[in-house]
Amino acid sequence: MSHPRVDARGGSQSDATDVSFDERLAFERLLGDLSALFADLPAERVIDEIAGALARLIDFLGFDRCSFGEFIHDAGPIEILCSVARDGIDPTPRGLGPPLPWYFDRLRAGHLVVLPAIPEGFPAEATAEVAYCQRSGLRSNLGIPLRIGGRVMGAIAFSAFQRTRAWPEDLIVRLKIIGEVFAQALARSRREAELAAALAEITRLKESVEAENAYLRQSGCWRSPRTLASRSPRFNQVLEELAQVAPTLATVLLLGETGTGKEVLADAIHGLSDRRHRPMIKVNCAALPASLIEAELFGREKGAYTGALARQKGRFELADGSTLFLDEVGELPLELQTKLLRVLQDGRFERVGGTQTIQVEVRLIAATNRDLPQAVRQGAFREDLYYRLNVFPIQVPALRERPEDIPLLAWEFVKAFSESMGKPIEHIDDESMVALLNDPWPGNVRELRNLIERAMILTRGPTLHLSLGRPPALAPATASVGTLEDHERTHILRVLEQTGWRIRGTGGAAARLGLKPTTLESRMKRLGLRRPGSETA
Ligand SMILES: Nc1ncnc2c1ncn2[C@@H]1O[C@H](COP(=O)(O)OP(=O)(O)OP(=O)(O)O)[C@@H](O)[C@H]1O
Repeated sequence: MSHPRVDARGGSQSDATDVSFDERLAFERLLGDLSALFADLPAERVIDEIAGALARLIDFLGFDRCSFGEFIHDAGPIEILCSVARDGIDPTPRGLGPPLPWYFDRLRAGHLVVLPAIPEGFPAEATAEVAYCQRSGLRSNLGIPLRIGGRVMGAIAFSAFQRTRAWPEDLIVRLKIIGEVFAQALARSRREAELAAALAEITRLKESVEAENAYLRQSGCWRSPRTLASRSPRFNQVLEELAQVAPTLATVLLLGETGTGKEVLADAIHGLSDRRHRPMIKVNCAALPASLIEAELFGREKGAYTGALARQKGRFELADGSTLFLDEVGELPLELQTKLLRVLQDGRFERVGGTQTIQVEVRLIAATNRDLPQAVRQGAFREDLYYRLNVFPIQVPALRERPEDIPLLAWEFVKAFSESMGKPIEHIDDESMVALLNDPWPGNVRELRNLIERAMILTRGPTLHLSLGRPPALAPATASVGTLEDHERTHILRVLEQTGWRIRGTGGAAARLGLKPTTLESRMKRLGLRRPGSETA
């Protein structure tokens, strides 16, 4: 081997080839040490250790500067990852390498660039390189391309400023080997970093799925959208509006009395949207005190308040890319209305006790039984938030405004409870059905469902007897009076139920109502009244 001799102080003595056996052995040992060091180096230490190794090499071999860089991509520039130099010489700055197109193109193409006595060896087009050497005083340089798996990933360069020097073949071979050891270590650290990033992403997804599952466990199981059937023209109009808005991302505001089925409709909207494969996240704004509802909606950082032992994602984060259902939005405290408004405007918020801004993309469905315009007038609800929510309002009718659906819903609940309780019911007695049709239902569908459940528990035989337990005429104070047509529909329906939907003949509905059967039929058609189970009136 014929590398330059190096004295104990690290100075280059000559380009001579008469190197002692001990020196050669010492160099081989240095290369062996470096190879061993890089064999299983933790990823985060690779660059620092390469810098340390370059310092040892320039000391040992008497160069003035040594730099290691990586091509950003196949055709891209080189990025200097580390560079060390003797005192008085500037290391090559980290970051993008100097603009030396001829030099770096040769390296990127996999060619060695051996320049023992600059400016000798530069072709005519290497003007930038010649100027660079004049400026910096570079006298001699060796550039070695470094390959990993056949691809040139970077280069290592050794430079001399104090004097020109030879680059013997066997020295180049050894420097190339050590350069490739560095390159391998770097590639491995990159793979480890990619793996760590992939693992972090898997952990993030896992946490998010776990949070979703925890939410679903806690909120009861995910209900698939039920088929909503109705005989009521009013409710069918609602279903039509719902089908129109569901596939859009528009905010929907469901308005209606308690128990009218707003949550059921929110489920249906989500179920008809492209987001149905993700769970719809729900929050009841009236269920928690203001201090907790903020953390529930927006999440909290660990230690945000006493008892916040761990970081927790809020419902907005859980609903990212899906739908959030804000039930009883009219009860949201004023201070949180401002924060909600900001999320609706630009999708941004901070967790409680946090400073990092979180960005989400959430489709919102809100519901309330409160008169929001009145709440705005009273200063209890922000006007700007009301307009943000009121993009697509749907007024859900009270049950007494859709009496045609009372038998339908009653039978739906009977069937469901029959199955779960194992009690087959074949009839609902006539009196009970009439009572159902006459009731004002202040608690709406929920009340009807509860009534049927109670009756099912008490009933023994195949016929269900219902007891409403309150005077049917006692309409709730808030109930709307209803139109003349509503009353006509309810009355005809009641008689039809009493006659088992028999229109003609003595004791038939037409006779009882004092109408001709054909008149009754056309009126039924106009009012959208059809016998349950038939498609025609
Ligand atoms: N179309 C329907 N079919 C079957 N069940 C229904 C229907 N509509 C409502 N329900 C039932 O009635 C009950 C009340 O419905 P829901 O919770 O959706 O009403 P809400 O308007 O959201 O009530 P609140 O304003 O009190 O939150 C629930 O048990 C629901 O399953």
